Amino acid sequence: MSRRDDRLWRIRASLERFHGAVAAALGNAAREQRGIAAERARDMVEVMVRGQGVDRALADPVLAGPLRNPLFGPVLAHAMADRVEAFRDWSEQGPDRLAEIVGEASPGAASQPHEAWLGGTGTADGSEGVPELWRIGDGEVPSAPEPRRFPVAVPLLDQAHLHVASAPESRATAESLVEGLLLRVLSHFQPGLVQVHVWDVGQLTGSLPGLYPLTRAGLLTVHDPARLHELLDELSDTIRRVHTGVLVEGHQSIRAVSGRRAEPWRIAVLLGNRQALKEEHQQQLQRVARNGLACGIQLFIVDIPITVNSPVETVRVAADHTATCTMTGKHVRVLLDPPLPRHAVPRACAAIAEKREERRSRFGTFADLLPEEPWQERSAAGVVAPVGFFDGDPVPVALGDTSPHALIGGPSGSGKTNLLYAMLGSLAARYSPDELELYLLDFKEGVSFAQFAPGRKDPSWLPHARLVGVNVNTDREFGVALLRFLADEMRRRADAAKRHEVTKLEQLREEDPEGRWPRVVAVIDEFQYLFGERDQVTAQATQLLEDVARRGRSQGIHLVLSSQDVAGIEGFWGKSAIFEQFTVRIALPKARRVLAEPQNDAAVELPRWHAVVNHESGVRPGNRVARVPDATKRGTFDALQAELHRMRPEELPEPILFDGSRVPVLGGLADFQALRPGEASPTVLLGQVIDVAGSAAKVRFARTPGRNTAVIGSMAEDAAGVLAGAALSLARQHFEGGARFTVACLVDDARPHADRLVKRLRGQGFEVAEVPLKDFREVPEDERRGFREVVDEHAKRLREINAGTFEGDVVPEYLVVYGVDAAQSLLEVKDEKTRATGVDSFRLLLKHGPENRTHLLGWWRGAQRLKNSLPPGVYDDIGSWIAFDVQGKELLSFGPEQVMSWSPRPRRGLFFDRFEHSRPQVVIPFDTGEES
Ligand SMILES: Nc1ncnc2c1ncn2[C@@H]1O[C@H](COP(=O)(O)OP(=O)(O)OP(=O)(O)O)[C@@H](O)[C@H]1O
Repeated sequence: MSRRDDRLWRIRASLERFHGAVAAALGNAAREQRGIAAERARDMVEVMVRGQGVDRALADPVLAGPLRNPLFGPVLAHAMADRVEAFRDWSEQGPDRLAEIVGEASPGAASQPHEAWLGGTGTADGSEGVPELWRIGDGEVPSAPEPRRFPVAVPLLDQAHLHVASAPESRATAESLVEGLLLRVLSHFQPGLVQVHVWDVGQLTGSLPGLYPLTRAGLLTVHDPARLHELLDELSDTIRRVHTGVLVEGHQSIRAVSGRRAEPWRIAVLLGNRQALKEEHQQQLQRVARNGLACGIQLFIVDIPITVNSPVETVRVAADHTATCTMTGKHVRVLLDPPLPRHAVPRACAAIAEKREERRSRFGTFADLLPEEPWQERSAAGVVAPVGFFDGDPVPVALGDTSPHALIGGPSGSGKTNLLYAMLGSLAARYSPDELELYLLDFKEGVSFAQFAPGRKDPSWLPHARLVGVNVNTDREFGVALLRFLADEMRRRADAAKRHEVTKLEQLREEDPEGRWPRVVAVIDEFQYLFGERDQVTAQATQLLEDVARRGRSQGIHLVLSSQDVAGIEGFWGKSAIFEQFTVRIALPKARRVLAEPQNDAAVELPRWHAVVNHESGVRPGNRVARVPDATKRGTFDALQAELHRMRPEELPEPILFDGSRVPVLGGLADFQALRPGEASPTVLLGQVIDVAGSAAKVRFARTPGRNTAVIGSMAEDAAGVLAGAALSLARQHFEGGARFTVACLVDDARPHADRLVKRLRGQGFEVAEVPLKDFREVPEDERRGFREVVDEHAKRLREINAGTFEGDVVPEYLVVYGVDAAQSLLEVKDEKTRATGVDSFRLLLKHGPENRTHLLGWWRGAQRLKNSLPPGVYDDIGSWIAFDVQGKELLSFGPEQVMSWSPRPRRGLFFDRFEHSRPQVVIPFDTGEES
């Protein structure tokens, strides 16, 4: 071979080797690439299979071919094994667990098949809870290896609104869903506890036709398509009313109020056409949605695009009639329950309506106002109690921080007293005496509040009553005394709150759990008397009323004022600071001005024994009409009181009773009973002042000038009551024989009184000198001992004491003189020897007596006559006085300017002690005759 050939061969060979190597390399590369491609394909299939879920992937036409390829067999097998593993827990327990949960959360009609309940009427009243979930169908997880069904239920009432979105093909299914849920709810609760409103943008009638029989019982209202705003207004009004009238005990929602549901649920079904509502409606709907759940307002919104920031359960019904809902998420397909049988729905609604009517016509009695168990409620944030019924549903009255005070009006005979009994009974049965105290004042003549205090026939009393005032009509001061007491209590509470660094009673109760801080409700019936005159009493009453009305709310002090004609009460309407606080208005038939007239004339049309209860200062949307049960006939309030009286804590004292027609008995008075012998400066009791404690009018007989007492007036009886009360109270403060009494009866009218007093004092072991005006006995002139002589003797003794020449003990001496003025001419006569008059002696006795323990208790039959006994213009020696039938202006010389406004009235005196008082007080003289 030539070298050339050889080289060629080598080149070829080498090329071949190269080609071989290249081919080998290329072959390797291709194999490698095929391998990688297959792996990549497997990965991609796995991603797709796992991404879509095994069953979707198997059904996917794109994947059908590849998945038949044996290459991907292991991928599918692996994914299926993993799926089974992943679902194991769910497959084994999930559906059963869900069924169990739904079963528990959805008792009765809330989840059972319609055969079990449709056509019957519910008995649940909310007191034993409300189903948490309401069934809509069955769910399945299509991607689960072995799809098992489980019940699907949605949260409703008080928890979430319902939003249903359908496709045009499935709208009927959506409506069936709504109808089914409505019937579950309607059939679960007592008829009346669920009310339905329907608004359909497209039609006036025709939506949810099966429900129409509910209309006649007022349980279904179909709203005009053009008037959505009216429905929304109505719902907003309800929300407001519930806030002011029901949610007063600090409850956040009606559901939190224990016992029977206080307000029905109102379900508003809004059927739309997938177009947005007008902006203003949208906004109003959002507000209703936001605040409605707490107030029992439930929205079912169908095919209306809406965003609401409150809990909403959304159910989407697809064109194939299956659904998804937010409760179960997108992976669960919901097979909605089939529609209820078409004819059964109206029949069921008719049965509900009928039962409702029956309930409505059954009249709510006083017993129906009462809770099953007394004294279970707490009053920390307020008190609330039904006073009547509307359509068989209780209508509550609430007093709390937001509705502090109530005004009740209605002409005579319209049932105010009865309403007060219903209210007080309802409250007293719910709150224990530690939670609620009552102060009850009745200005009416008659004894309508006497029932609350122990009486002769019925010794029971209302344990909550701390004060009962009856027949107060002339003693308007007692109304002022009550208001002053409340104002003081308010201040005491405010001080305690301040110490605990809080502002309200509710917080104070939290900070001071051991303290006793009941709510105080003060009722004043016929309160117009309080403002009856243009005088000092009205001025004080107005000022105190304003104080309590404005600041009572946060200290738990509530006023309930009632009157037959509130319209003309200037003291009430004259100050906005007063009447604006009376947000609770209760109008009986034909009441004037209680409600915000003329817009709100609901009281005009009101039937007998009904009332409009309004917690919004009487504006129309706040009206709730209530039929008030008879609470005064036998077996109603009296029976309740007897029961509560038996339950009362043993240590609870009886209420204080103030009876304007009763004469206070000296011996029965706590202030009298508290007197003990041995006092250096004895206290004289002159009568009973008109105050809440029933205390006595007192004067201290200290050894200081001026400590004499005058009674001014023409009536012996009034004067005798005062003088005897004074003398007997003094006697009680001395040991037997430790004081000397001189009783001078100078006018015949007073004789029996004076005799009785003398007997009484002697009976207690005291030395009593009886002195006539003149001594007519057949005795020598210089031994005669009439009033003049006694006065001269006392004057002489006092002169000697002052001169230091008196020998003997200075024993307390009390001169009780009936009709001092009758002795005036006798006293004016000059002594033939000394040229001194008895008047001088008398004035000396007044002037120097008290410091030497000699005090005068004298009755003068007129103010001028008293002046005649005293040095001209100098009246200081009469330090205290009590005047009866004397006009105020005549008393001006003896007391402050306020005496001017005094107009005398029977059996009442005006009392002033210049050492103790800045203003005079009205006093009721004692009955001392009953004393033993
Ligand atoms: N809801 C009622 N059901 C039955 N009877 C009632 C009802 N309310 C009041 N009555 C009766 O009507 C009468 C008058 O009622 P009540 O005394 O409550 O009226 P009032 O407005 O307080 O009248 P007055 O101011 O004249 O006392 C009473 O005999 C009472 O028993």
